[in-house]
Amino acid sequence: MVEKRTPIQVGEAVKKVMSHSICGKQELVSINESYGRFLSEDLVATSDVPHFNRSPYDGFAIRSVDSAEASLSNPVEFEVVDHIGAGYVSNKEIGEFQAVRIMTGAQMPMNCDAVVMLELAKTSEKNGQPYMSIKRSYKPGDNVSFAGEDAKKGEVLVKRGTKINPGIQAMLATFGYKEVPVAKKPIIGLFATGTELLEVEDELQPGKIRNSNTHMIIAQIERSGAEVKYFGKLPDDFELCYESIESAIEEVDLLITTGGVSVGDFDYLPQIYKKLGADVLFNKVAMRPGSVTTVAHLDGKILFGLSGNPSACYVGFELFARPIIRTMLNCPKPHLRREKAVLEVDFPKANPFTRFVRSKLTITDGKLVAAPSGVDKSNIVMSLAGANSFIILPGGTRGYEAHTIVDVLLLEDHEGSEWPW
Ligand SMILES: Nc1nc2c(c(=O)[nH]1)N[C@H]1C(S)=C(S)[C@@H](COP(=O)(O)OP(=O)(O)OC[C@H]3O[C@@H](n4cnc5c(N)ncnc54)[C@H](O)[C@@H]3O)O[C@H]1N2
Ligand code: MOO
Ligand SMILES: [Mg+2]
Repeated sequence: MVEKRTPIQVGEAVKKVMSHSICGKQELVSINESYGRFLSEDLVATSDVPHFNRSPYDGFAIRSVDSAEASLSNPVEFEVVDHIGAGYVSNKEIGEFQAVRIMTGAQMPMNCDAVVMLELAKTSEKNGQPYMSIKRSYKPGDNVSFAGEDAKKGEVLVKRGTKINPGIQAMLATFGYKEVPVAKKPIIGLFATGTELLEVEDELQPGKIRNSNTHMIIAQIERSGAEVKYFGKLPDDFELCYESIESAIEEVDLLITTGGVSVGDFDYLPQIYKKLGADVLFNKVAMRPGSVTTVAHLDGKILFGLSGNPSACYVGFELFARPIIRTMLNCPKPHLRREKAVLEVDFPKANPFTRFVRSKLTITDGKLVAAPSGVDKSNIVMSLAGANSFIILPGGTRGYEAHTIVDVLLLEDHEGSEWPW
């Protein structure tokens, strides 16, 4: 008699997995390698930015008080006593009706508190000495970029757990982080099981298929921020699978297998978990695809038995493995981001279980609109290519009509959700 499995709700399954979430480690990496990594500490301003008052224009630095009487009918003339570009500091003491020719980014000379743009000054020369005149007055601070206007020393600018983007790279450089504290990438072990599997380069043979799950999951692991340790594919052979899995667990933080988790005669994962003495958290989830997703816990490590069916495998990874990985990367919102969208087309299929429809989400007239990205069956590969989201269709219905407001989970987003269920 085939074992009868009791399905649990998706949210409950995710909660069970998350209750075993593992604490991540951190490391220092060179700023040149930090793009796309996750900060393991808050990013704090180590100085004011800029740390000196500077000119935001090419022009003349003046004492604004000297410009008080300047007008169209009464130009005021300044003697230009110094000339500096960015990176230079004038050590001249600027007196009444004196100015410094200054370029964008250069430190404001002592006593000067305003900058006249080059275009608004009329230059001249008397006996080899440069002069300039202006026809309007300036207030203290006009055209000055003040110390600390960009950031104040001690300010928390970016929170721990944020993915480093190009702007954060600029900040890190600004504050002198040659080495950046980031979360260590968890090592995710991966096996693909199935006697039917061929390598990518193999010719097709009767009854055999190319192993697509491995390459899909490797990309999903990388998208989640972790590192993959791929152990290869295994035929459906109990002893070989058991030994390979048992020894691989030692080398990784989490272990993913694809295939062999259902009730088939050659689906050995359930027996392998038993022999390993792993605590099976669940082996049936009230969802489609991925109902057979099985997750077990063994000595502080989590074993993800993802379905062999490609779409089920894909969904299982995103719902159950990704949040653990993001937690190890310190993300405060480790789950897929959930939003509301308009269902673009009818979805007539009845839903006994909650369905995660691989979908294409677009912004149309300022609204999120979602449509299936292809055929909605768990053995389908092609619908995955265009998927940037899952439409969540709760179970127990006869289908959904176009224009219904539905929940969607975003696959390419960096924000995430604290808890979307
Ligand atoms: N009697 C029952 N049969 C099945 C049930 C059930 O409840 N009762 N569940 C079905 C569901 S739902 C799914 S999903 C699949 C899950 O099967 P497994 O996870 O055990 O996976 P396999 O049997 O190994 O393979 C399923 C399918 O996927 C193909 N596959 C496997 N690995 C790969 C790979 N790396 N790349 C591409 N495709 C792969 C494999 O050839 C099979 O076609 O079970 C149903 N059956
Ligand atoms: O696990 Mo199966 O994908 O529910 O179709
Ligand atoms: Mg099977």
